[in-house]
Amino acid sequence: MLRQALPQITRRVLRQPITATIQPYRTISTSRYSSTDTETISTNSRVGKPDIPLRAGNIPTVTSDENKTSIAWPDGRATTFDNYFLFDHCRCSKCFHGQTKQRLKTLSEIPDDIHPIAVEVDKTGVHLTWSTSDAHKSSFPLEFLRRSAYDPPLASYRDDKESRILWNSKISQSPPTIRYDEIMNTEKNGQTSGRAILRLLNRVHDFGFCFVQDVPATGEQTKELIEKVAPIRNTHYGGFWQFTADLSHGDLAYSNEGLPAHTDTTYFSDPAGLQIFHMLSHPSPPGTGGTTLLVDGFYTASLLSTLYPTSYSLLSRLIVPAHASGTEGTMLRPPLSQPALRHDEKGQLIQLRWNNEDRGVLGQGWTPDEVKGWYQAARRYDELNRSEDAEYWVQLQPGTMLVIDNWRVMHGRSAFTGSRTMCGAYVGADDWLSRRAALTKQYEIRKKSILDDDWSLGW
Ligand SMILES: C[N+](C)(C)CCCC[C@H](N)C(=O)O
Ligand SMILES: O=C(O)CCC(=O)C(=O)O
Repeated sequence: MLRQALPQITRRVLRQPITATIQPYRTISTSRYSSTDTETISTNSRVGKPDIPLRAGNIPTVTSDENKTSIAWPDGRATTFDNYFLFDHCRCSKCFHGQTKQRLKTLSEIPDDIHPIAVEVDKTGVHLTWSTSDAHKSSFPLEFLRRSAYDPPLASYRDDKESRILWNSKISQSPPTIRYDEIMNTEKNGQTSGRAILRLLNRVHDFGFCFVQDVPATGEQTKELIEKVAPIRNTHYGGFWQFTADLSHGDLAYSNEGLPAHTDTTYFSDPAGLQIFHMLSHPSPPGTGGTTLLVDGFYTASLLSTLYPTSYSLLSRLIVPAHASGTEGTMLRPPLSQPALRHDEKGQLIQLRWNNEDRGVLGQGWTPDEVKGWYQAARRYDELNRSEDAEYWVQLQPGTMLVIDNWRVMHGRSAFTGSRTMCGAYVGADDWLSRRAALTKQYEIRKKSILDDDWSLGW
């Protein structure tokens, strides 16, 4: 579960590295934001009282009228569902395709005055007989009703996807790593080791990055490895790419300039989920530099929300245009710009979009105070990201592939000289998260969802 263990910040003025007392590998909530917050950001505030798991014998009391169905839970709380909602979520074979997991019933097939004519409750759930001509029957597991409650929401079930391990520069002591042969070894049935791929993806989820060691330093075998993990996403850079300082693309990555900590493809409506790098060569000497930088953007965001909640709020609210315009024939601009810090419906930080080089023209629709406030907020966040506490510098070598959650962890590099060739690929966020969820289900390595198959879908 999530623990409130934010670092004791010993200095408010961030002139010196933050002597955060945070230890790496602490599971800490990512900061929370709700659009009503103007001054302070509640971190870790949970909805309602801590959840009290249903004891087997505890059966709620259920009553219905022509509009709604109310549930009085044994722990004293009451929730209400619109009858239309319940009928719409029926999972019987007439309403829901057992194999495709898709809804069969259309909205027009739900009578406006739908309501239960009979209600039964037992430990398997709530069973309703509806006012339809065929006396349609629906059954809802009690867990589903607790988890989907919205009037009011009950303390929500935080599945393991909410827990991340925030880290600072001390991660260098033992960074998350997995070996190439673990992934490439086939299981008894000749299948690629799904368990090892799940271990890799769980580490990427938990830490925001993971190294894969002993990868043959060829583009071909790197591509083969990536494709075993998840499908490669094609972009204007191609699918699997190799790059060097030849400005073959109109982007600084194709130069020998240093690049500050950033996330990639902020100019896409859907930024790449994984950024995967593998250095193929950089003879040094004579080459110099080209060291890789990693910063946990969720760690520094949690510091920002603690030190400067107003700044956190501004970076969470004000949209920032981004673009890629340096290559002939490419004029990428997302039709809907987004804030730097984006949150899910639970107010959990879910996506960081941070790229100073690709940032467009700010301020459209902002007030003068918001322009000033955003720059103050951005400079504060930038200072946290550049702190000795946050920066993890690592010299990549041929043979070590780096998988980064591009929605969370920023990467960068120091300027370099000499001939340096990197290869890698992007993977879509939905694609790697789907792969991880499907492997989790297949191997149930992590806590199984609290609901069985038909009810744990589409949240
Ligand atoms: C990774 N590869 C070299 C192919 C492309 C790099 C793109 C860099 C771009 N400024 C961005 O942030 O998206
Ligand atoms: O060359 C590197 O090490 C990183 C380049 C980079 O930041 C990028 O491709 O986005």
